[in-house]
Amino acid sequence: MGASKENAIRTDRGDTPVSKEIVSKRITTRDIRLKKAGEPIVALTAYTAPVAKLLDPHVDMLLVGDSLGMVLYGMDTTIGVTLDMMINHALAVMRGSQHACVIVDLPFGSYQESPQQAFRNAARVLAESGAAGVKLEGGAEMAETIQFLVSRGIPVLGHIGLKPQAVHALGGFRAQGRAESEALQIRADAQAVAGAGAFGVVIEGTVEFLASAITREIDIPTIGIGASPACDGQVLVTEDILGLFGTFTPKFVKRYAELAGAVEDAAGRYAADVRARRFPGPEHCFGMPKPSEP
Ligand SMILES: Nc1nc(=O)c2c([nH]1)NC[C@@H]1CN(c3ccc(C(=O)N[C@@H](CCC(=O)O)C(=O)O)cc3)CN21
Ligand SMILES: CC(C)C(=O)C(=O)O
Ligand SMILES: [Mg+2]
Repeated sequence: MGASKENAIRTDRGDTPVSKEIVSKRITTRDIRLKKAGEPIVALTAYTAPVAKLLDPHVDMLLVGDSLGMVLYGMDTTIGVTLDMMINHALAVMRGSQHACVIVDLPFGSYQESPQQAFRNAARVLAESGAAGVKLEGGAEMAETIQFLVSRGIPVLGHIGLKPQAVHALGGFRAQGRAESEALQIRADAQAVAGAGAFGVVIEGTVEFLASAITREIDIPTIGIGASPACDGQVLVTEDILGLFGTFTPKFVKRYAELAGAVEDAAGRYAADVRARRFPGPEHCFGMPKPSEP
């Protein structure tokens, strides 16, 4: 059989049938970069194909965050997340989306050792998942690594302020930038990340005035989480806004749904139906005679 053209679609520029992948136009890291001081950048985390599919029409960026270690796998921190976990979830999110720019967290231990280690692992993420770029935590100390990746074709999103992968060094998940010395360091981190060529930077868990000042001071978009309304964009963990993560709720989370209750209710009603033999009914069975048939 010849190659089927049934899945091919035509462009508006001519009659050459091309694959859906070539035509579908995702938001690029360059588009994100150009949103500095424009329309706010909307980002959410996604870890799976079905959730990515639901979020994709609404967001500019889907972040495959290493928070998945805590949200999906029940870990206490993100320290134990592996590169293979990130690649598998990134592939799922790519399969479930067609519009958003998909960015993947490099997990703890996969990039801190050297620019070479970071390139090797970031290249695996891009090659094996098809995602557009990576995010890595760190400021001035990661500038050389960011420059190494960017100069070799790997778009990088920075991440400064509260760096969850440094939880043991920070002494917990605590807001950053209150002390003057801390504020100066975070300001310098922002400048270093921007200077190294990152297309944007996440500012997490940082006092508002500082996140706002940094947004004015650097020429790449800032994406806040527990930062400032002045940031060029915002990101949150999807399960947090849906009420699906019950372990803790950071102050910076706004709840847009309470899905945990809906899940508990559905599970409870299903359990009661099974125990009462109300489920499955004839409509859920194959080849069972209808009650009216002999
Ligand atoms: N579900 C989820 N949401 C997140 O936002 C998130 C993760 N997981 N995992 C990775 C990091 C960890 N994050 C966290 C975790 C805890 C707090 C928290 O409990 N903060 C308290 C105390 C703040 C302080 O003492 O300064 C708060 O009230 O917000 C904040 C951010 C943010 N990230
Ligand atoms: C919340 C974002 C910024 C993140 O790094 C994550 O989800 O892991
Ligand atoms: Mg992360």
